[in-house]
Amino acid sequence: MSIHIEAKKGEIAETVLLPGDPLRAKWIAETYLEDVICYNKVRNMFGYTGTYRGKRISVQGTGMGVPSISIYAHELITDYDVKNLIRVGSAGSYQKDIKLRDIVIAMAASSTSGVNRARFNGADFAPTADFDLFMQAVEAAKEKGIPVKAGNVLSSDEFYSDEFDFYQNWSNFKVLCVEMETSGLYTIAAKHNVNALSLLTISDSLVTGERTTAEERETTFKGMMEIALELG
Ligand SMILES: O=P(O)(O)O[C@H]1O[C@H](CO)[C@@H](O)[C@H]1O
Ligand SMILES: O=c1cc[nH]c(=O)[nH]1
Repeated sequence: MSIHIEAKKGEIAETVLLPGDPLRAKWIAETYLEDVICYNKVRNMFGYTGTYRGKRISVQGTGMGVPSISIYAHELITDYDVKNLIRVGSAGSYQKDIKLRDIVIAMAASSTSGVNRARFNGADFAPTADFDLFMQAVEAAKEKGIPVKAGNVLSSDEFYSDEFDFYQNWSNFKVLCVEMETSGLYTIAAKHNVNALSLLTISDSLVTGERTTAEERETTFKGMMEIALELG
């Protein structure tokens, strides 16, 4: 048992899917996993372990933002020996050719978070995806005929920005979309020498203003889940 996860040692698999939304974790477990146990209800941040096509896999909600995912990633790695951490998140598009429900694989994560500046005495650290998980995801997507895009994403500390066209500068530098956790996840995984990858489904567009509902974000991003379940 760790501070934020009440699982017993051995109850969490080596590979864990990480949605921000704990109800998306519940939906993934109920939809895809067999022989499921719920190992965590602390703070209602649900965690489950089951099997997918015979392979043992867990799914753990992380909450929103770099501090929250950093806590769960740290405890999963140091208290439960997790080796593969795969975020399955939603994101807002920064590019006109990245549409609602497109899937983006985060090769790297820029960030407005101050955490790494503090950690590296003002220098920039470049949080990057694990190469093997990245290649596995590309292969799995190809086999399933699911189109994916890949590139730099922004992990923002703000969901609601004060500036209307805040996204434009990131967009000009080929950042594909915005979410709130990947830079933290990639940094914590690197620190502990384990593997991390973020798969993101576009839930809204900063370019067109279109958006999906909360329920759609919870239960309909299936292509991303089907790729993620093959990894590790
Ligand atoms: O859908 P999740 O995984 O929570 O990800 C995105 O959605 C939340 C904001 O609505 C942030 O956590 C952001 O990163
Ligand atoms: O962090 C996020 C997630 C989805 N959409 C956004 O605009 N921001």
